[in-house]
Amino acid sequence: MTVDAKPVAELPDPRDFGFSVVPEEEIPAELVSLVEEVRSLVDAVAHTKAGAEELTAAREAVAAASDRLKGERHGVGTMIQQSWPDGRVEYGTLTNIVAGPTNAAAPPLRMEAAPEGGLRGEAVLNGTYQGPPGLVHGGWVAALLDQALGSAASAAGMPGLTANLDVNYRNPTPLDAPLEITARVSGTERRKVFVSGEIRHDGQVTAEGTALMVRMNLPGDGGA
Ligand SMILES: CCCCCCCC/C=C\CCCCCCCC(=O)SCCNC(=O)CCNC(=O)[C@H](O)C(C)(C)COP(=O)(O)OP(=O)(O)OC[C@H]1O[C@@H](n2cnc3c(N)ncnc32)[C@H](O)[C@@H]1OP(=O)(O)O
Repeated sequence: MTVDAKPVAELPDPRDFGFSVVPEEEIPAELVSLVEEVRSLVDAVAHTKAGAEELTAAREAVAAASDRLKGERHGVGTMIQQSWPDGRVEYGTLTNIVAGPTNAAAPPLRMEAAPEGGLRGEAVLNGTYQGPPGLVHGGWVAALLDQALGSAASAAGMPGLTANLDVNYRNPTPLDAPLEITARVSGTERRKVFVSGEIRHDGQVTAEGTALMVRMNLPGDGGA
């Protein structure tokens, strides 16, 4: 495959495009632990057998908590800047549904540079990501892959949008079990970035995906 795309040496700074950016280290530890608590709340609500009295009390407590948080908000599109030990700086959206650190609905997935190249991450999806009994919903399997594949393109200096995603479900993906997600760039052609990746449990591939990411058209690209 031709390799003639132009990886940007340094990722574009979203601030230059009018986006707000929050450096990850500025997210209060209290918010991180609140997000974790809300994740277990969602799981508790989804599975509870509590009676009417308990449910009413819980609803009032949750409503009171929501009221406390109805102050100033980050705008939609706010980005997060993450700095990795290898010096790499990466941008993502703060509330990304798969990886957003402040999104309690995100598992979340974090991808780091893998020794063999590309990226590697781990995630455990609880019963709120359920499709078939005891298994991760296929749409979420695809979402994990989409995110991992997009991150691999971005980490290689070629952030873009998914134009095509192809997923093969090889084995059931279990809930409440450690999953390993791997992804890498397999080739480029003009603005097209070809990526591939896998989800594994206990070393066995449960799903594999390939995607075409179309690299963002940045100033200075000459439209190529
Ligand atoms: C501002 C600073 C920001 C800083 C950095 C931030 C980085 C992000 C950070 C961290 C990574 C996060 C990771 C995220 C992961 C999740 C990803 C998602 O969920 S993405 C949401 C779902 N996807 C969409 O909503 C796309 C909707 N589609 C489109 O917008 C367009 O169709 C787009 C951009 C994909 C292409 O449009 P065109 O106008 O730019 O480009 P054209 O000329 O059409 O295509 C370019 C080449 O690609 C081929 N192409 C396009 N679509 C194709 C398709 N579906 N199948 C095959 N080829 C396709 C074309 O044939 C062309 O190829 P030829 O160079 O001529 O050979």
